[in-house]
This record gives sequence, C-alpha cells and structure tokens, in this order.
Amino acid sequence: MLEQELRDCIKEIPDFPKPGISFKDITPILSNPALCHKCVEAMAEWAKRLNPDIIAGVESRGFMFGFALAQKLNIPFVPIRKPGKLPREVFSCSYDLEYGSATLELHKEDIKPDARVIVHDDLLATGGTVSAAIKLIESAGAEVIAAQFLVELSFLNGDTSFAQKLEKHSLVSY
Ligand SMILES: O=P(O)(O)OC[C@H]1O[C@H](OP(=O)(O)OP(=O)(O)O)[C@H](O)[C@@H]1O
Ligand SMILES: Nc1ncnc2[nH]cnc12
Repeated sequence: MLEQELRDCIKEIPDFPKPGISFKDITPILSNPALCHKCVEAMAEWAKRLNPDIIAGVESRGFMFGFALAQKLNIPFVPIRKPGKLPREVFSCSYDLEYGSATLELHKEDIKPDARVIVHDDLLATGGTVSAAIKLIESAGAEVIAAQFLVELSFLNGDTSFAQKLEKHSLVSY
C-alpha cells in the first residue's frame, strides 16, 4: 500500500532544525523513481476529478511533486516563492510555521481571476504555509479548490480551518 511504502521511506530526524521538532525528511522518496511515479499517479488520480486549471506549488519542497503533478495533468504550474525571488510585481503574505516565521510571494500576473487552483506542498504541519498560499491566490481573484500534500502531520493539531471551504488530500498522515 502506498501509504506504508511512504512511511517506510520517509526518514524521521529528531530535534531538527530545532529541539522538539521531529523532522520528516522526504528526500529518500526522490531517490526512488518507482515510488515517485506512484505518488504522482495517486495525486493526479485524486486531483483530476476537480478539473483544476493550475497547480500552485510552495517553495521549495512543494516544487518537486507540484511540478510533476501539473505535468501529469497537463496544466500550468505556478511557483509561490520566498521573498525577493520573483522579479515581477507580487502579492505578499507573512505567516508563522512550526519552527519560525516566513513570507511568501506570488507573481500578480501568474494567476488569472476565476482560475481554479490546487495548492500543492510536500507537507502540512501547522497550516500556516498553506493558509498564506491560499490568501495569495485569493488576492489574485482566483478560487482555491483544493490543497494537496505528500505528508500531513495530524498529531500537531494544526490550523486546518482552510479545509472547511476546500478539499484537502494527503498521501500519508502521521
Ligand atoms: O504547515 P506549516 O507549519 O506552515 O509547515 C509546512 C511548511 O514547512 C516546510 O517548508 P519550509 O518553510 O521549511 O521550507 P522548504 O520547503 O524550503 O524546506 C514545508 O515544506 C511546508 O512548506
Ligand atoms: N516536522 C516537519 N518535518 C518536515 N518539514 C516540516 N515543515 C514543517 N514542519 C516540518
């Protein structure tokens, strides 16, 4: 079963990057092309019935499977990036995450109003990152129809209030 294969592959690193954090290292998945393929297939199978126009992926770990998913669905991929990286006019949003605080940016021109967007990230922890990504996309006048993750840390009891207004999906939950 895919969920078990992912659990067996993801490495848990205690006290990284700060004491008390159990870091889920997804990079071993990237060394396993067959498992990557299964992940993209499973994400695409779930996402396609929602008929999205765009996959928006969050820097940096959200780029890897987010781009692959967009390619699989044959739709555009739009990057949501850390501050100062995108050269054109941006929407900007600051937020807190499990081990600090951060800002994300989105090119204003990249998402047209009324587009149906799926936000993709590798991992859902406190929910701060995905909530910021949703705000950015809504600033562009577009609709976020779902948020999709490789990994969800349910034990954190993070802010999943975003899931009241859109669909949420993850391949493995801790
Ligand atoms: O749900 P949250 O508490 O907001 O945490 C989840 C976010 O944290 C990690 O990103 P990080 O900011 O560490 O950046 P990276 O992807 O560049 O490693 C992860 O890739 C998610 O984007
Ligand atoms: N515990 C964790 N492991 C990996 N990435 C994270 N991003 C936020 N919390 C994380």
